[in-house]
Amino acid sequence: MIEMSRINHQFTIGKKGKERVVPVLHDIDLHVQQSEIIAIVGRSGSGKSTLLNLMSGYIRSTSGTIRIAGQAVSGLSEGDWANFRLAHLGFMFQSFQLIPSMTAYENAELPLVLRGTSAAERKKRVMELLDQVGIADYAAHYPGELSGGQQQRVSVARALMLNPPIVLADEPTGSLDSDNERQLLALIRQLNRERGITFVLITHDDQVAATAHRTLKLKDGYLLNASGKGENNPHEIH
Ligand SMILES: Nc1ncnc2c1ncn2[C@@H]1O[C@H](COP(=O)(O)OP(=O)(O)OP(=O)(O)O)[C@@H](O)[C@H]1O
Repeated sequence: MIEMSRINHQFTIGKKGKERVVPVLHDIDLHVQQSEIIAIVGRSGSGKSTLLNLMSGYIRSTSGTIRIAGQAVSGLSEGDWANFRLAHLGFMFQSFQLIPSMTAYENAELPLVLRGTSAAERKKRVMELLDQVGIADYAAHYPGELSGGQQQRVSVARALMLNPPIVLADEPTGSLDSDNERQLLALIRQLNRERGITFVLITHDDQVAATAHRTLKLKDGYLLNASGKGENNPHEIH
C-alpha cells in the first residue's frame, strides 16, 4: 500500500552562503501492506515526523521513490498531490487541528466541502460518521466545548469523511487521558478490521505500539524493526 524505496532526506539550514546540510533519514526501505496497522517509534528528533511528511507529500525526499496505492507519487506536482491526498489519505494529529470557529459538524464536513459534494449528501454522510465515532450528540458544539477525547473523535470523522484507504496519524493519542486513549485505539482497530483501512501511527506510547500489527523503530534516521534488528542498516546494533 505504501512503498518507500531507498529514501534519503536532508534539510538545508542556515543563511545563504552559510548553509549547512542536516541529514535526517538514511536509506529507508519501508513497505506497508494493505490493511496493516504499523507503528513507528523512536526518540525525539529521530525523523518520525519527517517520514510521515514524506508519505503525505508535504516535503519531497532528497532521493528515493515513494509509491502509494500503486501510484508513483514522488514526482507529483503540488496540485496533483493535493488531489491525491483527498482521494487516498486521511490525517490525525496530536493537537486534533480542528477549526475553533466551526462546530463539530462543520469541521467534520470540511473534506466534503473541498470536494464539492452536494449539501444533501454532505448532511447524510457527516451524521453517519459522527454517529459511528460516537459524537453525533455533540454535532453543534464548538471544539472549545468538547473534551480532548471528543475533539479527537471529530477529527477521526473528518479523517474518514472521503473514505481514505490510508490514515496517517502523528501522535494521535498524545493529548488524551488513558481512558480516551483506550477508546481511540479500539476505534482504530475496529476501522481497520471492518473497513480494511491501513494505519501508520507515529507514537511514543507503548499502548499505541501494542495496537499495531508491526512496530518499526527509527534511530538516528535509520529504520530498524521492533526487535532492534536493522532492516536498512545491517551495521546497526541496537
Ligand atoms: N524543516 C526543517 N528544517 C531543518 N531541520 C528540520 C526540519 N524539520 C525537522 N528537522 C530536523 O530533522 C530531525 C528530525 O525531526 P523530526 O521532526 O522528523 O523528528 P521526530 O522523530 O518526529 O521528533 P519528535 O518526536 O520530537 O516529534 C531533527 O533533528 C529536526 O531538527
